[in-house]
Amino acid sequence: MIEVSETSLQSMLEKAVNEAKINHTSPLMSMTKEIKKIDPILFFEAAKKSAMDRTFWSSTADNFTVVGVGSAYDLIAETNRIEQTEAVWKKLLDEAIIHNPYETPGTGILALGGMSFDPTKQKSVLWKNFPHLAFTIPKFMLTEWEDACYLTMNIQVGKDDHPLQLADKLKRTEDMLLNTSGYLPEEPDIDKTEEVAPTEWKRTVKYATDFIKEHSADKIVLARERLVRLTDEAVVSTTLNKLTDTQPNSYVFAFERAGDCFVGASPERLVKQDKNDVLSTCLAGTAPRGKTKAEDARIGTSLLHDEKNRREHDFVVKMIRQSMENFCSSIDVPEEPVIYPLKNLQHLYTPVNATLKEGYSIFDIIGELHPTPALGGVPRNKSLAFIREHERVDRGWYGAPVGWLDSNRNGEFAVAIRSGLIQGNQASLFAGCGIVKDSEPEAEYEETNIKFMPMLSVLGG
Ligand SMILES: C=C(O[C@H]1C=CC=C(C(=O)O)[C@@H]1O)C(=O)O
Repeated sequence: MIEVSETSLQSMLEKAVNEAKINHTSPLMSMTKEIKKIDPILFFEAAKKSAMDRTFWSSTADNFTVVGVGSAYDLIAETNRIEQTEAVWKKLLDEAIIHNPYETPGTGILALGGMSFDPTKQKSVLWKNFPHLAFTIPKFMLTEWEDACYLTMNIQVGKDDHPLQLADKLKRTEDMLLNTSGYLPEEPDIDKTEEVAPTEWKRTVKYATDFIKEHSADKIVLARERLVRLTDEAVVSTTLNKLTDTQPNSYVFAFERAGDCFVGASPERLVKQDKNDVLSTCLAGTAPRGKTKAEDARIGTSLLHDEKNRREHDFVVKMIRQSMENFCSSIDVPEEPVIYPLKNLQHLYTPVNATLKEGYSIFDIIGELHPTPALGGVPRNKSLAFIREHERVDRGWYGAPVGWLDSNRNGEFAVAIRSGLIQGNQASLFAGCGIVKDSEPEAEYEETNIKFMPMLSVLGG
Protein backbone atom coordinates (compact mmCIF):
# COMPACT_ATOMS: atom_id res chain seq x y z
CA MET A 1 0.00 0.00 0.00
CA ILE A 2 1.39 3.40 -0.94
CA GLU A 3 0.07 6.23 1.19
CA VAL A 4 0.48 9.64 -0.34
CA SER A 5 -0.10 13.14 0.96
CA GLU A 6 -1.06 14.35 -2.52
CA THR A 7 -4.28 16.34 -2.60
CA SER A 8 -4.93 16.75 -6.32
CA LEU A 9 -6.97 14.05 -8.00
CA GLN A 10 -5.03 14.39 -11.23
CA SER A 11 -1.61 13.97 -9.62
CA MET A 12 -2.88 10.95 -7.69
CA LEU A 13 -4.05 9.42 -10.95
CA GLU A 14 -0.69 10.20 -12.59
CA LYS A 15 1.05 8.37 -9.77
CA ALA A 16 -1.27 5.38 -10.15
CA VAL A 17 -0.78 5.19 -13.93
CA ASN A 18 2.99 5.33 -13.39
CA GLU A 19 2.81 2.49 -10.87
CA ALA A 20 0.75 0.49 -13.36
CA LYS A 21 3.45 0.99 -16.01
CA ILE A 22 6.39 0.18 -13.76
CA ASN A 23 4.91 -2.87 -11.99
CA HIS A 24 2.63 -4.19 -14.76
CA THR A 25 -0.30 -4.00 -12.34
CA SER A 26 -3.73 -2.32 -12.27
CA PRO A 27 -3.68 -0.64 -8.86
CA LEU A 28 -6.61 0.92 -7.08
CA MET A 29 -6.33 4.63 -6.49
CA SER A 30 -8.29 5.86 -3.50
CA MET A 31 -8.77 9.42 -2.43
CA THR A 32 -10.82 10.66 0.55
CA LYS A 33 -11.80 14.19 1.47
CA GLU A 34 -14.10 15.72 4.04
CA ILE A 35 -17.12 17.42 2.46
CA LYS A 36 -19.94 19.56 3.78
CA LYS A 37 -22.76 17.61 5.43
CA ILE A 38 -25.15 15.87 3.11
CA ASP A 39 -28.01 13.47 3.83
CA PRO A 40 -26.77 9.96 2.93
CA ILE A 41 -30.23 8.87 1.81
CA LEU A 42 -30.55 11.84 -0.55
CA PHE A 43 -27.09 10.94 -1.90
CA PHE A 44 -28.35 7.37 -2.41
CA GLU A 45 -31.37 8.74 -4.28
CA ALA A 46 -29.24 11.11 -6.39
CA ALA A 47 -27.10 8.13 -7.42
CA LYS A 48 -30.11 6.60 -9.15
CA LYS A 49 -29.49 9.00 -12.06
CA SER A 50 -26.02 7.50 -12.52
CA ALA A 51 -27.54 4.10 -13.41
CA MET A 52 -24.81 2.50 -11.27
CA ASP A 53 -25.67 -0.05 -8.59
CA ARG A 54 -25.85 1.36 -5.09
CA THR A 55 -24.94 0.06 -1.65
CA PHE A 56 -26.17 1.31 1.72
CA TRP A 57 -25.05 0.44 5.24
CA SER A 58 -26.08 2.19 8.41
CA SER A 59 -25.56 1.31 12.02
CA THR A 60 -28.41 3.37 13.45
CA ALA A 61 -27.13 3.16 17.03
CA ASP A 62 -23.64 4.47 16.09
CA ASN A 63 -24.60 7.31 13.77
CA PHE A 64 -22.53 5.65 11.07
CA THR A 65 -23.62 5.40 7.45
CA VAL A 66 -21.84 4.45 4.24
CA VAL A 67 -23.35 4.80 0.78
CA GLY A 68 -21.52 3.27 -2.17
CA VAL A 69 -22.15 4.06 -5.82
CA GLY A 70 -20.85 1.97 -8.70
CA SER A 71 -17.94 -0.40 -8.49
CA ALA A 72 -14.21 0.20 -8.72
CA TYR A 73 -13.70 -3.51 -8.12
CA ASP A 74 -16.06 -6.43 -7.50
CA LEU A 75 -14.84 -9.35 -5.41
CA ILE A 76 -16.97 -12.26 -6.56
CA ALA A 77 -16.75 -15.91 -5.53
CA GLU A 78 -19.06 -18.82 -6.12
CA THR A 79 -17.20 -21.49 -4.14
CA ASN A 80 -14.27 -21.46 -1.72
CA ARG A 81 -15.65 -18.09 -0.96
CA ILE A 82 -13.88 -16.62 2.01
CA GLU A 83 -10.28 -17.77 1.43
CA GLN A 84 -10.39 -16.70 -2.20
CA THR A 85 -11.83 -13.29 -1.32
CA GLU A 86 -9.34 -12.61 1.42
CA ALA A 87 -6.41 -13.32 -0.91
CA VAL A 88 -7.72 -10.94 -3.58
CA TRP A 89 -8.51 -8.27 -0.97
CA LYS A 90 -4.95 -8.44 0.43
CA LYS A 91 -3.42 -8.14 -3.03
CA LEU A 92 -5.62 -5.13 -3.88
CA LEU A 93 -4.58 -3.39 -0.68
CA ASP A 94 -0.89 -4.19 -1.24
CA GLU A 95 -0.93 -2.49 -4.64
CA ALA A 96 -3.26 0.39 -3.76
CA ILE A 97 -2.34 4.06 -3.80
CA ILE A 98 -4.22 5.83 -1.07
CA HIS A 99 -4.75 9.36 0.10
CA ASN A 100 -6.80 9.31 3.29
CA PRO A 101 -5.66 11.67 6.04
CA TYR A 102 -8.58 10.66 8.32
CA GLU A 103 -8.79 7.99 10.98
CA THR A 104 -12.50 7.66 10.32
CA PRO A 105 -13.75 4.08 10.02
CA GLY A 106 -15.46 3.35 6.74
CA THR A 107 -13.41 5.76 4.63
CA GLY A 108 -10.77 4.94 1.99
CA ILE A 109 -10.76 1.52 0.42
CA LEU A 110 -13.79 -0.31 1.67
CA ALA A 111 -15.46 -3.50 0.53
CA LEU A 112 -19.21 -3.78 1.14
CA GLY A 113 -21.19 -6.90 0.44
CA GLY A 114 -22.37 -10.25 1.59
CA MET A 115 -22.85 -13.86 0.73
CA SER A 116 -25.51 -16.48 0.38
CA PHE A 117 -26.70 -18.52 3.34
CA ASP A 118 -25.69 -21.82 1.75
CA PRO A 119 -23.06 -21.84 -1.02
CA THR A 120 -23.72 -25.51 -1.80
CA LYS A 121 -27.30 -24.79 -2.75
CA GLN A 122 -28.29 -24.41 -6.40
CA LYS A 123 -29.42 -20.81 -6.88
CA SER A 124 -33.02 -20.26 -8.00
CA VAL A 125 -33.93 -17.62 -10.56
CA LEU A 126 -35.04 -15.30 -7.73
CA TRP A 127 -31.41 -14.69 -6.69
CA LYS A 128 -29.91 -14.77 -10.19
CA ASN A 129 -28.18 -11.40 -9.77
CA PHE A 130 -26.61 -12.30 -6.42
CA PRO A 131 -23.46 -14.44 -6.57
CA HIS A 132 -22.71 -16.74 -3.63
CA LEU A 133 -20.35 -14.01 -2.45
CA ALA A 134 -20.03 -10.46 -3.70
CA PHE A 135 -18.16 -7.51 -2.21
CA THR A 136 -18.01 -4.18 -3.98
CA ILE A 137 -15.34 -1.53 -3.60
CA PRO A 138 -17.51 1.43 -4.62
CA LYS A 139 -16.35 4.00 -7.13
CA PHE A 140 -17.91 6.78 -5.07
CA MET A 141 -18.58 6.53 -1.39
CA LEU A 142 -20.17 8.81 1.14
CA THR A 143 -19.32 8.13 4.78
CA GLU A 144 -21.19 9.83 7.59
CA TRP A 145 -19.66 9.46 11.02
CA GLU A 146 -20.16 11.52 14.16
CA ASP A 147 -21.64 14.52 12.39
CA ALA A 148 -19.04 14.75 9.61
CA CYS A 149 -19.21 13.56 5.99
CA TYR A 150 -16.43 12.22 3.79
CA LEU A 151 -16.34 11.46 0.09
CA THR A 152 -14.05 8.73 -1.21
CA MET A 153 -13.33 8.06 -4.86
CA ASN A 154 -11.86 4.70 -5.80
CA ILE A 155 -10.77 3.74 -9.26
CA GLN A 156 -8.74 0.94 -10.77
CA VAL A 157 -6.11 2.33 -13.09
CA GLY A 158 -4.30 0.70 -16.03
CA LYS A 159 -1.06 1.64 -17.76
CA ASP A 160 -2.85 3.15 -20.79
CA ASP A 161 -5.26 5.32 -18.82
CA HIS A 162 -5.18 9.06 -19.23
CA PRO A 163 -5.05 10.86 -15.85
CA LEU A 164 -6.61 14.11 -17.03
CA GLN A 165 -9.54 12.40 -18.75
CA LEU A 166 -10.16 10.14 -15.76
CA ALA A 167 -10.04 13.09 -13.36
CA ASP A 168 -12.54 15.00 -15.50
CA LYS A 169 -14.98 12.13 -15.64
CA LEU A 170 -14.77 11.45 -11.91
CA LYS A 171 -15.29 15.12 -11.14
CA ARG A 172 -18.40 15.31 -13.31
CA THR A 173 -19.97 12.30 -11.59
CA GLU A 174 -19.03 13.68 -8.18
CA ASP A 175 -20.84 16.94 -8.97
CA MET A 176 -23.91 15.04 -10.12
CA LEU A 177 -23.99 12.91 -6.95
CA LEU A 178 -23.53 15.83 -4.58
CA ASN A 179 -26.25 17.79 -6.31
CA THR A 180 -29.08 16.17 -4.35
CA SER A 181 -32.69 17.12 -4.92
CA GLY A 182 -33.64 17.72 -1.28
CA TYR A 183 -36.60 15.34 -1.22
CA LEU A 184 -37.38 11.65 -1.60
CA PRO A 185 -39.97 10.34 -4.04
CA GLU A 186 -43.26 8.93 -2.74
CA GLU A 187 -43.49 5.19 -2.49
CA PRO A 188 -46.15 3.20 -4.31
CA ASP A 189 -48.85 1.43 -2.28
CA ILE A 190 -49.04 -2.24 -1.51
CA ASP A 191 -51.27 -3.90 -4.09
CA LYS A 192 -51.36 -7.31 -2.42
CA THR A 193 -49.33 -9.65 -0.25
CA GLU A 194 -49.23 -13.40 -0.48
CA GLU A 195 -47.94 -16.01 1.94
CA VAL A 196 -45.90 -18.77 0.36
CA ALA A 197 -47.18 -22.18 1.50
CA PRO A 198 -47.95 -21.36 5.17
CA THR A 199 -49.66 -24.71 5.87
CA GLU A 200 -46.70 -26.66 4.49
CA TRP A 201 -44.36 -24.52 6.58
CA LYS A 202 -46.25 -25.37 9.79
CA ARG A 203 -46.11 -29.02 8.79
CA THR A 204 -42.33 -28.74 8.36
CA VAL A 205 -42.08 -27.17 11.82
CA LYS A 206 -43.92 -30.18 13.28
CA TYR A 207 -41.68 -32.50 11.30
CA ALA A 208 -38.61 -30.64 12.62
CA THR A 209 -39.73 -31.12 16.24
CA ASP A 210 -40.17 -34.88 15.57
CA PHE A 211 -36.78 -35.00 13.87
CA ILE A 212 -35.15 -33.19 16.81
CA LYS A 213 -36.59 -35.76 19.24
CA GLU A 214 -35.68 -38.77 17.09
CA HIS A 215 -32.21 -37.72 15.89
CA SER A 216 -30.88 -36.01 19.01
CA ALA A 217 -30.62 -32.66 17.28
CA ASP A 218 -31.17 -29.60 19.45
CA LYS A 219 -32.39 -26.82 17.20
CA ILE A 220 -33.28 -26.18 13.57
CA VAL A 221 -34.05 -22.73 12.17
CA LEU A 222 -36.78 -22.73 9.54
CA ALA A 223 -37.54 -19.79 7.28
CA ARG A 224 -40.44 -18.88 5.08
CA GLU A 225 -41.24 -16.30 2.43
CA ARG A 226 -43.94 -13.71 1.92
CA LEU A 227 -44.52 -11.95 -1.39
CA VAL A 228 -45.49 -8.31 -1.69
CA ARG A 229 -46.74 -6.67 -4.87
CA LEU A 230 -46.66 -2.87 -5.10
CA THR A 231 -48.73 -0.64 -7.37
CA ASP A 232 -45.52 0.65 -9.00
CA GLU A 233 -41.75 0.21 -8.82
CA ALA A 234 -40.42 0.33 -5.23
CA VAL A 235 -38.43 3.41 -4.20
CA VAL A 236 -35.54 1.97 -2.22
CA SER A 237 -34.33 5.33 -0.86
CA THR A 238 -37.72 5.96 0.74
CA THR A 239 -37.78 2.42 2.14
CA LEU A 240 -34.32 2.99 3.66
CA ASN A 241 -35.42 6.30 5.10
CA LYS A 242 -38.36 4.65 6.85
CA LEU A 243 -36.19 1.77 8.09
CA THR A 244 -33.61 4.09 9.65
CA ASP A 245 -36.48 6.02 11.32
CA THR A 246 -38.39 3.01 12.60
CA GLN A 247 -35.67 0.48 13.45
CA PRO A 248 -33.28 1.84 16.07
CA ASN A 249 -30.66 -0.64 17.34
CA SER A 250 -30.43 -2.15 13.86
CA TYR A 251 -28.22 -2.31 10.83
CA VAL A 252 -30.07 -0.93 7.85
CA PHE A 253 -28.65 -2.16 4.57
CA ALA A 254 -29.26 -2.29 0.82
CA PHE A 255 -27.22 -4.13 -1.78
CA GLU A 256 -28.25 -3.44 -5.34
CA ARG A 257 -27.15 -5.79 -8.11
CA ALA A 258 -28.27 -5.29 -11.69
CA GLY A 259 -31.26 -3.35 -10.38
CA ASP A 260 -32.45 -5.98 -7.87
CA CYS A 261 -32.01 -4.83 -4.30
CA PHE A 262 -31.57 -6.81 -1.08
CA VAL A 263 -32.81 -4.58 1.74
CA GLY A 264 -33.24 -5.06 5.45
CA ALA A 265 -32.96 -3.82 9.03
CA SER A 266 -31.21 -6.48 11.08
CA PRO A 267 -30.71 -6.25 14.84
CA GLU A 268 -28.21 -9.11 14.76
CA ARG A 269 -24.52 -8.20 14.81
CA LEU A 270 -22.31 -11.07 13.69
CA VAL A 271 -19.01 -9.35 14.40
CA LYS A 272 -17.53 -5.89 14.71
CA GLN A 273 -13.79 -5.29 14.38
CA ASP A 274 -11.94 -2.24 15.60
CA LYS A 275 -8.26 -3.14 14.99
CA ASN A 276 -7.66 -5.95 17.53
CA ASP A 277 -10.94 -5.58 19.41
CA VAL A 278 -13.78 -7.76 18.27
CA LEU A 279 -17.37 -7.89 19.43
CA SER A 280 -19.88 -10.52 18.52
CA THR A 281 -23.39 -10.86 19.86
CA CYS A 282 -25.79 -13.65 20.53
CA LEU A 283 -29.36 -12.82 19.67
CA ALA A 284 -31.90 -15.62 19.90
CA GLY A 285 -35.09 -16.10 21.88
CA THR A 286 -37.99 -13.87 20.98
CA ALA A 287 -41.16 -12.35 22.44
CA PRO A 288 -43.48 -9.56 21.28
CA ARG A 289 -43.41 -6.03 22.77
CA GLY A 290 -46.14 -5.15 25.25
CA LYS A 291 -48.78 -2.50 24.61
CA THR A 292 -48.06 -0.71 27.89
CA LYS A 293 -44.79 -0.24 29.78
CA ALA A 294 -45.92 -2.66 32.49
CA GLU A 295 -47.00 -5.33 30.01
CA ASP A 296 -43.74 -4.89 28.09
CA ALA A 297 -41.67 -5.39 31.24
CA ARG A 298 -43.76 -8.43 32.21
CA ILE A 299 -43.20 -10.04 28.80
CA GLY A 300 -39.47 -9.23 29.00
CA THR A 301 -39.14 -10.81 32.45
CA SER A 302 -40.95 -13.95 31.38
CA LEU A 303 -38.74 -14.16 28.24
CA LEU A 304 -35.65 -14.00 30.48
CA HIS A 305 -36.99 -16.94 32.50
CA ASP A 306 -38.58 -18.95 29.73
CA GLU A 307 -36.90 -22.34 29.51
CA LYS A 308 -37.46 -22.89 25.77
CA ASN A 309 -36.14 -19.45 24.80
CA ARG A 310 -33.20 -19.69 27.18
CA ARG A 311 -32.23 -23.01 25.67
CA GLU A 312 -32.45 -21.54 22.17
CA HIS A 313 -30.28 -18.62 23.28
CA ASP A 314 -27.72 -20.70 25.15
CA PHE A 315 -26.97 -22.75 22.02
CA VAL A 316 -25.91 -19.55 20.30
CA VAL A 317 -23.80 -18.32 23.22
CA LYS A 318 -21.98 -21.63 23.52
CA MET A 319 -21.23 -21.84 19.81
CA ILE A 320 -20.07 -18.22 19.45
CA ARG A 321 -17.77 -18.55 22.45
CA GLN A 322 -16.25 -21.75 21.06
CA SER A 323 -15.76 -20.27 17.60
CA MET A 324 -14.12 -17.13 18.96
CA GLU A 325 -11.66 -19.25 20.94
CA ASN A 326 -10.01 -20.30 17.66
CA PHE A 327 -8.99 -16.75 16.75
CA CYS A 328 -9.25 -14.65 19.87
CA SER A 329 -7.94 -14.30 23.40
CA SER A 330 -9.46 -12.56 26.46
CA ILE A 331 -12.99 -13.68 25.61
CA ASP A 332 -15.52 -12.04 27.86
CA VAL A 333 -19.10 -13.37 28.01
CA PRO A 334 -21.61 -12.25 30.67
CA GLU A 335 -23.28 -15.05 32.64
CA GLU A 336 -26.85 -13.99 31.84
CA PRO A 337 -28.54 -12.50 28.77
CA VAL A 338 -30.36 -9.18 28.85
CA ILE A 339 -33.38 -7.96 26.88
CA TYR A 340 -32.74 -6.29 23.52
CA PRO A 341 -35.84 -4.26 22.66
CA LEU A 342 -36.84 -3.59 19.05
CA LYS A 343 -39.91 -1.84 17.67
CA ASN A 344 -42.03 -4.96 17.21
CA LEU A 345 -40.11 -7.60 19.19
CA GLN A 346 -37.76 -8.19 22.07
CA HIS A 347 -34.88 -10.67 22.03
CA LEU A 348 -32.50 -12.27 24.48
CA TYR A 349 -29.07 -10.69 23.96
CA THR A 350 -25.55 -11.56 25.12
CA PRO A 351 -22.48 -9.60 23.93
CA VAL A 352 -19.16 -11.42 23.43
CA ASN A 353 -16.02 -9.23 23.60
CA ALA A 354 -12.59 -10.54 22.65
CA THR A 355 -9.13 -9.67 21.33
CA LEU A 356 -8.14 -10.87 17.87
CA LYS A 357 -4.96 -12.97 17.91
CA GLU A 358 -2.05 -11.97 15.65
CA GLY A 359 -2.42 -13.18 12.06
CA TYR A 360 -6.21 -13.49 11.98
CA SER A 361 -8.78 -11.29 10.29
CA ILE A 362 -12.49 -10.55 10.31
CA PHE A 363 -12.81 -13.03 7.40
CA ASP A 364 -11.65 -15.86 9.68
CA ILE A 365 -14.30 -14.99 12.23
CA ILE A 366 -17.09 -14.74 9.69
CA GLY A 367 -16.07 -18.07 8.13
CA GLU A 368 -16.20 -19.74 11.52
CA LEU A 369 -19.34 -18.12 12.90
CA HIS A 370 -21.62 -18.50 9.91
CA PRO A 371 -24.19 -19.95 10.19
CA THR A 372 -24.70 -19.38 13.90
CA PRO A 373 -27.38 -21.46 15.61
CA ALA A 374 -29.61 -18.35 15.36
CA LEU A 375 -29.94 -19.08 11.62
CA GLY A 376 -28.80 -22.68 11.13
CA GLY A 377 -29.22 -24.81 14.22
CA VAL A 378 -27.47 -27.29 16.50
CA PRO A 379 -25.61 -29.41 15.63
CA ARG A 380 -24.67 -27.40 12.58
CA ASN A 381 -24.41 -30.24 10.07
CA LYS A 382 -27.62 -32.00 11.06
CA SER A 383 -29.63 -28.80 11.04
CA LEU A 384 -28.20 -27.66 7.69
CA ALA A 385 -28.97 -31.03 6.16
CA PHE A 386 -32.56 -30.75 7.41
CA ILE A 387 -32.91 -27.20 6.06
CA ARG A 388 -31.50 -28.25 2.66
CA GLU A 389 -33.90 -31.11 2.39
CA HIS A 390 -37.11 -29.67 3.82
CA GLU A 391 -37.16 -25.89 3.65
CA ARG A 392 -39.00 -24.69 0.56
CA VAL A 393 -37.51 -21.20 0.18
CA ASP A 394 -34.29 -20.18 -1.53
CA ARG A 395 -32.78 -18.07 1.26
CA GLY A 396 -30.23 -16.45 -1.06
CA TRP A 397 -28.48 -13.77 1.02
CA TYR A 398 -31.12 -13.89 3.77
CA GLY A 399 -29.66 -15.19 7.04
CA ALA A 400 -26.04 -14.77 5.88
CA PRO A 401 -23.32 -12.25 6.78
CA VAL A 402 -23.57 -8.79 5.19
CA GLY A 403 -21.37 -5.83 6.01
CA TRP A 404 -18.13 -4.04 5.28
CA LEU A 405 -14.41 -3.98 5.98
CA ASP A 406 -11.80 -1.32 5.31
CA SER A 407 -8.06 -1.16 4.77
CA ASN A 408 -7.47 -0.03 8.40
CA ARG A 409 -8.69 -3.26 10.03
CA ASN A 410 -12.13 -1.94 10.83
CA GLY A 411 -15.31 -3.69 9.80
CA GLU A 412 -18.72 -4.80 10.86
CA PHE A 413 -21.01 -7.62 9.79
CA ALA A 414 -24.62 -8.34 10.58
CA VAL A 415 -26.71 -11.40 9.93
CA ALA A 416 -29.12 -10.43 7.15
CA ILE A 417 -32.49 -11.07 8.80
CA ARG A 418 -35.67 -8.89 8.77
CA SER A 419 -34.95 -8.46 5.09
CA GLY A 420 -36.27 -8.88 1.59
CA LEU A 421 -35.31 -8.87 -2.06
CA ILE A 422 -36.91 -6.05 -4.06
CA GLN A 423 -37.31 -6.56 -7.79
CA GLY A 424 -39.18 -3.77 -9.54
CA ASN A 425 -42.69 -3.73 -8.09
CA GLN A 426 -42.28 -7.03 -6.21
CA ALA A 427 -40.61 -7.96 -2.97
CA SER A 428 -39.85 -11.36 -1.42
CA LEU A 429 -39.61 -11.06 2.34
CA PHE A 430 -38.01 -13.70 4.56
CA ALA A 431 -38.39 -14.62 8.22
CA GLY A 432 -37.50 -17.64 10.29
CA CYS A 433 -37.66 -19.15 13.76
CA GLY A 434 -35.49 -21.37 15.92
CA ILE A 435 -37.33 -24.67 16.33
CA VAL A 436 -36.58 -26.74 19.43
CA LYS A 437 -38.21 -29.96 20.65
CA ASP A 438 -41.19 -28.26 22.32
CA SER A 439 -41.91 -25.65 19.61
CA GLU A 440 -45.55 -25.22 18.56
CA PRO A 441 -46.10 -24.70 14.79
CA GLU A 442 -48.85 -22.11 15.29
CA ALA A 443 -46.81 -20.04 17.76
CA GLU A 444 -43.74 -20.15 15.49
CA TYR A 445 -45.89 -19.09 12.56
CA GLU A 446 -47.12 -16.09 14.57
CA GLU A 447 -43.52 -15.26 15.49
CA THR A 448 -42.52 -15.13 11.81
CA ASN A 449 -45.48 -12.81 11.17
CA ILE A 450 -44.01 -10.34 13.66
CA LYS A 451 -40.57 -10.77 12.09
CA PHE A 452 -41.99 -9.75 8.69
CA MET A 453 -43.28 -6.50 10.20
CA PRO A 454 -40.14 -4.31 10.00
CA MET A 455 -40.03 -4.75 6.20
CA LEU A 456 -43.76 -5.05 5.59
CA SER A 457 -44.51 -1.83 7.44
CA VAL A 458 -42.07 0.26 5.39
CA LEU A 459 -43.03 -1.04 1.97
CA GLY A 460 -45.92 0.79 0.45
CA GLY A 461 -47.00 4.41 0.88
C1 LIG B 1 -34.29 -16.22 11.85
C2 LIG B 1 -34.69 -15.05 12.36
O1 LIG B 1 -34.37 -14.66 13.63
C3 LIG B 1 -33.37 -15.30 14.39
C4 LIG B 1 -32.71 -14.24 15.19
C5 LIG B 1 -33.17 -13.87 16.43
C6 LIG B 1 -34.14 -14.63 17.08
C7 LIG B 1 -34.57 -15.82 16.53
C8 LIG B 1 -35.58 -16.67 17.24
O2 LIG B 1 -35.91 -16.33 18.38
O3 LIG B 1 -36.08 -17.62 16.65
C9 LIG B 1 -34.00 -16.37 15.26
O4 LIG B 1 -33.04 -17.34 15.64
C10 LIG B 1 -35.45 -14.07 11.55
O5 LIG B 1 -35.74 -13.00 12.05
O6 LIG B 1 -35.76 -14.37 10.36
